[in-house]
Amino acid sequence: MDYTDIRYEVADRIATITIDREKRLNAFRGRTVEELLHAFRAAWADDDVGAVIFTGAGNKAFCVGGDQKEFVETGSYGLSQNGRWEIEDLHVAIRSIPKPVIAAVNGFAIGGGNVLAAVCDVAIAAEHARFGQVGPRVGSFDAGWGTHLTRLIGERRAREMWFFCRQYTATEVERWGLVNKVVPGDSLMAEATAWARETVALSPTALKFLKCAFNLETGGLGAQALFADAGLQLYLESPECQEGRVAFAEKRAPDFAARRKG
Ligand SMILES: CC(C)(COP(=O)(O)OP(=O)(O)OC[C@H]1O[C@@H](n2cnc3c(N)ncnc32)[C@H](O)[C@@H]1OP(=O)(O)O)[C@@H](O)C(=O)NCCC(=O)NCCSC(=O)CCC(=O)c1ccccc1C(=O)O
Repeated sequence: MDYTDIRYEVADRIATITIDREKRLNAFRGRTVEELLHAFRAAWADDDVGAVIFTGAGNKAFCVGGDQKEFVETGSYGLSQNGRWEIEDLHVAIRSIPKPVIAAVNGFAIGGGNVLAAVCDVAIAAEHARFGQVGPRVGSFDAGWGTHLTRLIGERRAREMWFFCRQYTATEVERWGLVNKVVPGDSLMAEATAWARETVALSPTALKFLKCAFNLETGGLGAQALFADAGLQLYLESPECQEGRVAFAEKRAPDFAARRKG
């Protein structure tokens, strides 16, 4: 897929996904969401990628949510090539990719942009970043992953964010637990890269199972299926599993006797 709205780069086992719509403060439209989904899936499929940094172009905004101008001009956020508006699929993909996703919040994280940062595994913010929900002011709401804020910052603050549509500084939301660390803007990407380097040196299978396990609480049967699949992939590589397949091909009864343990 040719990307027009995002950039996708891989270096040193780290994929960096950048929303590249600086003139609209990295607001997303249908095409942006489709490309982001494609890029996260590419990072998922690439065994050489151990972590993802998610950021926005320029130094003013991470992402300010849905492209309101596109909506006013065309009556929708603009459909993707496949005809679907896939923002929920994108949230699920960021949650599900079995590798740490680090949000590098380089400015405004507003509306759907705040939600995108919130669904990442960890978030590092530039000192000048600003956070907030604006849906009830501009005619939108995310009653899905938008309410995940409750788990990160508690119910009082999550409701405050949604019900009052204020903006909050990076330092404030760091205190609340919405971001892990605040750094000067000019060292944001260096800091995010250092975090990514640290995690790509760790056991990928341990990280995969941990992310799957964290997701069990929030992801329902879909998360359980991913957890089960991670286990299945290990089982598929085991001599026990191979005995089942080989026995089938050789038209004999499988002999699991040597594998009985635990
Ligand atoms: C972020 C601001 C507070 C920044 O203010 P300021 O520094 O003064 O800059 P501006 O001059 O306002 O902006 C510069 C430039 O960018 C354009 N722009 C800003 N925001 C957007 C936007 N969202 N879409 C399109 N363009 C934008 C702005 O017009 C300027 O352009 P010029 O050509 O220079 O005039 C401030 O910009 C601000 O408040 N922005 C609006 C934020 C907003 O309303 N975001 C949308 C929230 S709703 C949302 O995100 C939908 C989520 C969603 O889609 C969804 C999610 C989950 C389930 C379902 C859905 C769903 O289907 O809706």
